[in-house]
Amino acid sequence: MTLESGRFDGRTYIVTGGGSGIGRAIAQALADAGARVAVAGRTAERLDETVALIEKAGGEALAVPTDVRDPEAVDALVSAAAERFGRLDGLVNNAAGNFVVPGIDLSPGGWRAVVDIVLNGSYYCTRAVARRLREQGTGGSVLSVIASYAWHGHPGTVHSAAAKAGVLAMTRTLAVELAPLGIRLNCIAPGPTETAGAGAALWATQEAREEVLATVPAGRFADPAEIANASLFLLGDGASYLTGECLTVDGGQWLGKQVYGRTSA
Ligand SMILES: CCCCCCCCCCC/C=C/C(=O)SCCNC(=O)CCNC(=O)[C@H](O)C(C)(C)COP(=O)(O)OP(=O)(O)OC[C@H]1O[C@@H](n2cnc3c(N)ncnc32)[C@H](O)[C@@H]1OP(=O)(O)O
Ligand SMILES: NC(=O)C1=CN([C@@H]2O[C@H](COP(=O)(O)OP(=O)(O)OC[C@H]3O[C@@H](n4cnc5c(N)ncnc54)[C@H](OP(=O)(O)O)[C@@H]3O)[C@@H](O)[C@H]2O)C=CC1
Repeated sequence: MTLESGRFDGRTYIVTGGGSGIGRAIAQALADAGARVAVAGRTAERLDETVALIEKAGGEALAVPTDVRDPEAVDALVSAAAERFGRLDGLVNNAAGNFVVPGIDLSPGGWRAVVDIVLNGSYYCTRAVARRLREQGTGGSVLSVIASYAWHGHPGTVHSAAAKAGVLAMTRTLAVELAPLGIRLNCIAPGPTETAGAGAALWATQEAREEVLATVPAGRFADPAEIANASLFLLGDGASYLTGECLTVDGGQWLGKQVYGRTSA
């Protein structure tokens, strides 16, 4: 049960990367709060698992296997969700790819893979959903999951940091363009969050995990449900005048990077 329980009754959202981690948690939280959810990702089995979890809890969901790098597949995703549920109310751009590599050693293919998923995929999804909302004349809301290194950068993540920064710029630009249509766009920047995907991509060894943990003033990783709760606030009517913003939910991680190294008074 979430703080937003019942506030999404009759609404429909698409969640990309909804087959795992944070995306699954957001999809489940939306469904718990009354929304119908279409989950998209490349792996059908993971999407089916999310749908089964939501249905078991009494909710309604649809799995639409989709590679967000393909704009035609994204258009088909939006049509499938609108056809099944009759309308759309918003989108969560959560799909991502990541791996740690020094920028100087990254191949053009590696750069393209991450930028295509994170930046191009978020744009294709946002464009397709915004067109549908304009057609419906209903307004709606789009949330993109980024990371604080979009503004402070981080060694080893040049592809992802650049792509997430692009998503933030896209959000701010379209927030202004689409405000007259009643469409709000915001970002959320989670700190280190306990998911299998991020664990494998970013802190695959115990040593790396401890290094990351040492940077978090709150002293722990986030639970995906904590990111989902904040996401529902941004997607829902409680944030009805909030657009073009980014909410950082990171246990103080990025503020904790003090120049002189002190983490306590
Ligand atoms: C040191 C960092 C610590 C940071 C601590 C802060 C923590 C908080 C902030 C965290 C923010 C963000 C977190 C996340 O995004 S977590 C999400 C992680 N989840 C995933 O990555 C799942 C999906 N991932 C994938 O599908 C793949 O990893 C991939 C992105 C590679 C895409 O898959 P695809 O099948 O399309 O790609 P290919 O395998 O064909 O590879 C494409 C090119 O990429 C090159 N590549 C792939 N892996 C690596 C690697 N490990 N190192 C270098 N290069 C790699 C590959 O060679 C291909 O390029 P070429 O064609 O040129 O060979
Ligand atoms: N966990 C963390 O510490 C943090 C995560 N984030 C962000 O949170 C979001 C979720 O990450 P997290 O849950 O940790 O990791 P996951 O690896 O679990 O999530 C990534 C999801 O994206 C999907 N995906 C990847 N490529 C594509 C594609 N081409 N088309 C469609 N879907 C795709 C994956 O499914 P499939 O492979 O089946 O396609 C997977 O479900 C990401 O945007 C990430 O950058 C931000 C800050 C911190």
